[in-house]
Amino acid sequence: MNQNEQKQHAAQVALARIQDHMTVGLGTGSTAAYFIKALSKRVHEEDWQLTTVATSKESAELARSLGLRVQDIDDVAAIDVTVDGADEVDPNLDGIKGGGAALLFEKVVALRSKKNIWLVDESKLSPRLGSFLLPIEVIEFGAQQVYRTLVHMNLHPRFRMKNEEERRYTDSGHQIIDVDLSQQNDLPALARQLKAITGVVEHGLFLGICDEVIIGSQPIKTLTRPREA
Ligand SMILES: O=C(CO)[C@H](O)[C@H](O)COP(=O)(O)O
Repeated sequence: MNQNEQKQHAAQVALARIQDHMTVGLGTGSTAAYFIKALSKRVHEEDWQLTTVATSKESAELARSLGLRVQDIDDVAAIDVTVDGADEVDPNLDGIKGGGAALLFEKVVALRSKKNIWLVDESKLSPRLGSFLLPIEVIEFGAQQVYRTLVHMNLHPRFRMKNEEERRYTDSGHQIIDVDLSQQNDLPALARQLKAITGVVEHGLFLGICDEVIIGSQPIKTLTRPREA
């Protein structure tokens, strides 16, 4: 199975975790899009009363175009489960997200969800996080100053570009600086350091957030986080 087939396969398997009347968080990216399409089909076939919350304008538009009910996160009492993709996942179910520049909304939704499921193809699995550049979302004002701080932290930053001249902006009007984790040994400490930089809004390290990873290989594989006692 190629990567897209694995993403589609994982999306199909994730449907078994969804029930009528749930509030479902919708991730962003190509894998999340496969899930949104599969979910809308199931909702129409079964005549489910489902509510969704989207993690980007792109996913909200796709979901609405397919007839799903999309609510503002502030208008739902709870999110039962969020299904998203990921850029890199390690054996502890920690991961890097934000390749699609939606990390801020993705983290807001994930942290308000009772359960988080990531759908990946095998290429996203890694024994140690760091092959994918870590996205850091920064406000525009003083972005160059934050960039300098990241240089001093030995993170080899680079602004994400939309094209040769223009920087990439997120749905919230922020910029993205991608950094290199290959020299970093203590990711929880780095996550704390990054959050403490004024001007940084969020980073794409999702540590201790994901409950289940569905790998769309044939046969399907899943990784689950052991429940804390
Ligand atoms: O974090 C994300 C968007 O911000 C995506 O989940 C991640 O980039 C994976 O994307 P894809 O499913 O297209 O491989």
